[in-house]
Amino acid sequence: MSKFAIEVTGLRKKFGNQVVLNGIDIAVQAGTVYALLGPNGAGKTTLIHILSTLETPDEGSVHVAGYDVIAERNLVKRSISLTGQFAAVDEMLTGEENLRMICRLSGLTAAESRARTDELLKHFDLMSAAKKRVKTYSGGMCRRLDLAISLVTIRPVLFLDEPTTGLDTISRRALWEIILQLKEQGITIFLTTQYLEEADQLADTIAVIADGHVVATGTPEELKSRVGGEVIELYNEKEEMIRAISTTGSIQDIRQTLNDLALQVPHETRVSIRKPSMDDVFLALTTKGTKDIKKTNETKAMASKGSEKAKKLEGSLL
Ligand SMILES: Nc1ncnc2c1ncn2[C@@H]1O[C@H](COP(=O)(O)OP(=O)(O)OP(=O)(O)O)[C@@H](O)[C@H]1O
Repeated sequence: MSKFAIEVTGLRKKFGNQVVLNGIDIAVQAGTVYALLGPNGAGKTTLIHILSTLETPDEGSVHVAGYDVIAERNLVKRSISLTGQFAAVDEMLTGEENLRMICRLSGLTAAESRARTDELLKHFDLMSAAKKRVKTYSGGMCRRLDLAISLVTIRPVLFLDEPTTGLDTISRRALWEIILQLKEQGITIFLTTQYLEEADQLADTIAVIADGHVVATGTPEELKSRVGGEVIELYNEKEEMIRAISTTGSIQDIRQTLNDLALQVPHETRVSIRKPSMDDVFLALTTKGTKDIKKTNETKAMASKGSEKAKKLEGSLL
């Protein structure tokens, strides 16, 4: 495989008259985790479906593991694993039976299937639930089994479409551990997520798509530094955040902002100053966010004049 496990140039896709992907360029280095972020309906699943040969592109060049997704579809299919948004498990079978079935369907002998099933059950912490029907599993167990199934045969590229949606924090973190272990084994992981912290924690590179285009690409740190500055957060007596205001980060700007706020908020209000988070990045880069950030700046300008309208606008940002 070349340096890039996934290479996409000029990808366009529309459904009827709706243009979903309008010239996407992506290059994913082999052995890294690449996270795709975007608002609902931005085309994340469509892109994963094209990369995994479930949909065909209208225009552009798409290579996965060095193979063309149209001309060399079967070679691509043999190079990838995919875990979709909905668990692809048979709920009436046990976890062990599900895994054995997929092992056999993948061409392993009965003995090899037993061994691989045991290995995966152990690795995904499902030994104690192995003989229970999947319909009794929790969401986290189901996701782990789903991931185990997609890893029956180790393939160089793994696609995960919202792997942790709906999981509680502990299950989510357990899955992050597994994903990082897979990366250590040299597998390239391409994932979509709605959780910005997930992208922040896992990804070597993040791409944000909006309106059919990649609007930003970079490491989590690069994207955060692009938003720049510092965010001032105000907390009330109950430790609830009541306002978040972006600043340039300069002493003058922070002092001016705090002076203005001191005139507006109760004296017991507490202040915290932090670096921008992935949430701030996401808001700044997507259409809705651009307006919000603009609103923040307008708000600050008005707030310095003590305007009532400014106070209302600031409130609406939370
Ligand atoms: N097979 C299809 N036929 C027609 N329209 C489709 C099809 N698949 C997706 N779409 C439309 O394409 C757009 C992008 O959908 P997609 O599922 O790729 O977005 P997404 O970014 O994954 O969204 P979400 O975050 O909500 O999962 C949506 O408007 C969707 O309705």
